[in-house]
Amino acid sequence: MSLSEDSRYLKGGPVAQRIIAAVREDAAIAKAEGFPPKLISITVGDTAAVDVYVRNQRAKAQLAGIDFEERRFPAAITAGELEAAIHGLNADPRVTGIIIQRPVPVHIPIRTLQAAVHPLKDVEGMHPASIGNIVYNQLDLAPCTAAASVELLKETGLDLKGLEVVIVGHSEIVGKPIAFLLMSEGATVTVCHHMTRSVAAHARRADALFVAVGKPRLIKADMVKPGAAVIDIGINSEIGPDGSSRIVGDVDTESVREVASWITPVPGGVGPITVAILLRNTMVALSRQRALYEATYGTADRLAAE
Ligand SMILES: NC(=O)C1=CN([C@@H]2O[C@H](COP(=O)(O)OP(=O)(O)OC[C@H]3O[C@@H](n4cnc5c(N)ncnc54)[C@H](OP(=O)(O)O)[C@@H]3O)[C@@H](O)[C@H]2O)C=CC1
Ligand SMILES: Nc1nc(=O)c2c([nH]1)NC[C@@H]1CN(c3ccc(C(=O)N[C@@H](CCC(=O)O)C(=O)O)cc3)C=[N+]21
Repeated sequence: MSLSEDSRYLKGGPVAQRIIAAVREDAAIAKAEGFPPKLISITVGDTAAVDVYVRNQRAKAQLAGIDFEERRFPAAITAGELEAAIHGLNADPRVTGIIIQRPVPVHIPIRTLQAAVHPLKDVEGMHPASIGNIVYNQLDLAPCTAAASVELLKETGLDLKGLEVVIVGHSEIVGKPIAFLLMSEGATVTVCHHMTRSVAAHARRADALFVAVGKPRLIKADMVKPGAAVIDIGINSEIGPDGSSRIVGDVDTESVREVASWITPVPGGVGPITVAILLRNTMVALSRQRALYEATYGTADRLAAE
């Protein structure tokens, strides 16, 4: 059997396509009703780490019928100037969503930027208020990668209630939000990080293992419980044996696939769903903005004015 047909591979493509098809329908209706969705991407300085992501965002936004505009700022910009630019986008009624691509140069505090995005336009779910929502079990707009990872786990059909889940990596953009999403779904969650005494001992107990660290082949077969689902979130660029650069995850897929019942490929796993969720979040943001607009001005008034 070829690798691509192996049912152990939890592929992101079909899930992403499903999500994008639904977004496309929503976007067409919103547009016809006078609310065209528009997503703004902000990159600052060196964009090498984010180029693939932005390229896919543009391509999939186009497919879904969402306007996509890139704003690239030079590395020398100040945090204040960036905040001013974000406030401008907040005030622009044509802008539905704003995503600040990571990383940003070290002199710019990313948290300040994330807090500058109006919560109604926060399509990445990274504003403190948005992160707070997932703590309160309001899950319809969560950080994209975290939501994408959980979406892939659900593809296994495993019952999340009482499921033993281990997450390796506790960043605020991936590991921590995954933990909150899964707690809301009834899973029992353990979160490991660089101070964890034995990541292997925890990982081996997991029915579902999420890995978001940024280290190729960190997770080997002897760290995985037989029959587990392994969700590999890592995106690492590596020079292959033939000298060309390739993308690998954090899991030693070749050996782990012999032990696990499900494993996500990299590329082709979490990545494509992350992009799809960003677009879905844009539509969630749009519907919240519309609800506010209609509560403020009234649908009838608007139609009468047209
Ligand atoms: N597919 C997708 O859509 C996305 C993929 N990614 C990828 O996911 C990976 C993680 O990204 P991100 O969360 O932003 O990265 P960060 O660097 O912010 O976080 C890495 C985490 O791994 C932990 N860690 C480091 N070394 C170890 C170790 N040896 N054992 C256990 N934990 C360790 C760190 O812990 P501590 O803080 O304690 O040091 C930290 O919590 C990267 O490869 C990134 O490219 C990221 C975003 C989206
Ligand atoms: N604010 C912010 N949020 C992020 O979520 C974020 C970020 N900044 N900075 C960079 C990382 C990385 N990241 C990727 C998401 C999808 C793919 C993706 O679509 N990958 C495909 C395609 C790979 C390819 O075309 O080669 C795949 O894995 O199959 C890649 C990388 C999001 N990140």
